[in-house]
Amino acid sequence: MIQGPDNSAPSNPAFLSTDFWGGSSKSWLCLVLLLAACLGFYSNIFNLIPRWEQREESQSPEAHHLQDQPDSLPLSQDKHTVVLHRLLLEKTEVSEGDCHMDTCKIPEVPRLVYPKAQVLQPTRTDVLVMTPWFAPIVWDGTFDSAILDAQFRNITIGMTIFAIKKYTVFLKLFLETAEKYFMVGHKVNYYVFTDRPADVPQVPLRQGRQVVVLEVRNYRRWQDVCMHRMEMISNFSRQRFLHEVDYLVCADVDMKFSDRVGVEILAPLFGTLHPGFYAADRGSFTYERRALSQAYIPRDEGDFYYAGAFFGGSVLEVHRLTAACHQAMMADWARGLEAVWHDESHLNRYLLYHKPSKVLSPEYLWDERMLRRPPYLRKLRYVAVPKNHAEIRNR
Ligand SMILES: CC(=O)N[C@H]1[C@@H](OP(=O)(O)OP(=O)(O)OC[C@H]2O[C@@H](n3ccc(=O)[nH]c3=O)[C@H](O)[C@@H]2O)O[C@H](CO)[C@H](O)[C@@H]1O
Ligand SMILES: [Mn+2]
Repeated sequence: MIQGPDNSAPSNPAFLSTDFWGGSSKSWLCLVLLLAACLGFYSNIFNLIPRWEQREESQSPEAHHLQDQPDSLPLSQDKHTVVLHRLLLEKTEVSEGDCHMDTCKIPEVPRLVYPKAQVLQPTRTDVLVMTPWFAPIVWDGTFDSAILDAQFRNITIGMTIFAIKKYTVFLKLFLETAEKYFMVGHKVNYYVFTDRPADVPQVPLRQGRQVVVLEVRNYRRWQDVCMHRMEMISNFSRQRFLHEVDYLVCADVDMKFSDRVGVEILAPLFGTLHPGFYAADRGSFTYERRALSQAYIPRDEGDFYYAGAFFGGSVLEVHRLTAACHQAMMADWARGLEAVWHDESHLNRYLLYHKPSKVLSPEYLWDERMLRRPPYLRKLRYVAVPKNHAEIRNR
C-alpha cells in the first residue's frame, strides 16, 4: 500500500513504521523531516540550562537592579560578573519555589584537631538548644568556634548600625567593643547610618575591617527612626550590601559587646530571644494583638518573642525580611495604625511565618540593669548601655 495524503490515518509512530520500508519517496521525505525535528529537539535540550540561566538573569529583580541602577556602575566588569554569577547561583539553586535550607553548599574544612562530641553527654541539659523546626538555639557550650571559623572563612560580614541624632554618642563604645569581640579574625564592614556624619568617631580598626558612613535623613519621633531602619536596610541591601558582604547583622547602637560574638550566629536567617521574655508563655508576649494590624499575632500562636535589637542573615534573606516589614508598616500607616512595639512587632510577625534557621540565646542580648542574671546564662556577649531616655530620644 502506498501511503497517501490520508487525513484519517492515525499519526502515531507505529503507523509510520509499518508503512515505512515499502514506502515511496514521500516516506523518505517524512523520515528526513523526522530526523531534522529530532535533531532540533535534542539541540534544544542541550541548550536548555544556559537558556534558563539567561532567563533567570533577565527576570531576577536583583539582575534588573544591576542593569538599571547607576549605584552598581563603579563595580569593575569582573566584580559585576562575579556578583551576577552569585545571584544567579542563588536564584537557580535556591529559587523561590524550592528554597530549602538543605540546598546550601557544604563548605570544605581543613584538618583540625578538637575534642570529639559525646552523643550520650550533651553539653547543655539546662536549656533548650533546638527549636521544634530544628534550628539551633545558640548557647555557650553548644559550639566549637574553631570548626565554625574554618567553615565560615573568607566571608565578609556587614553590620548595620543606626546613629541618628543624639544616638551618635553611643558609637564610640559600640565600635571599640565590637573591635574587641565581634567577628574577630573576619572581615567586617560597619555600615553607620547617620544624619550627623561629622559626629562619627575615629576608632582604630583591625585589618580587613572598615567603617562605612551612610548619610541618611532623620525623623522627628524616635519611633519613626526605629521603624524606618527596615526601609533603609532593605534599600541599601539591594543597592550595595548584596555586592559588598555575605551576611548582615542588624544591631541597636545603645549597646556594647562584653564577650565574643563570632560566626556561630551566622545563618540564612537568625533572630535573638528577647531577654525579657525568653522564659515567658506566648500569651504574655507583647506581640501586636489588634487583628487589623499587619503585625497581628493571635494568642494561640507564637514561638518566641524576638528582639528588634539583634537579627540578621544572608543579605538576600535580610533584604526579604526588611522589605516585608517595611511594606507591612506602610500598610498599617495607611490605616492609621502603629504596631505596639513598632519594628519589633513586625519582626516578630515575619519570624513567626519565616522560621529563623538559628536562634540566639539571651547571651546575645542582655540588660544587666533590668534583669538578674540566671546561672545558665554563662556569658553576656552584647549588653545594653544605660541611657537617659529624656536626654537622648527625640533630640
Ligand atoms: C532591646 C530591644 O529589643 N530593642 C528594641 C526596642 O527598643 P529600645 O528601647 O532599645 O530602642 P532604642 O531607643 O534603642 O531605638 C532603637 C535603635 O534605633 C536607633 N535610633 C533610635 C532613635 C533615634 O533617635 N536615633 C537612633 O539612631 C538606634 O540605633 C537605637 O539603638 O524597641 C525598638 C522599637 O520600639 C526597637 O525595636 C529596638 O530594637
Ligand atoms: Mn536599644
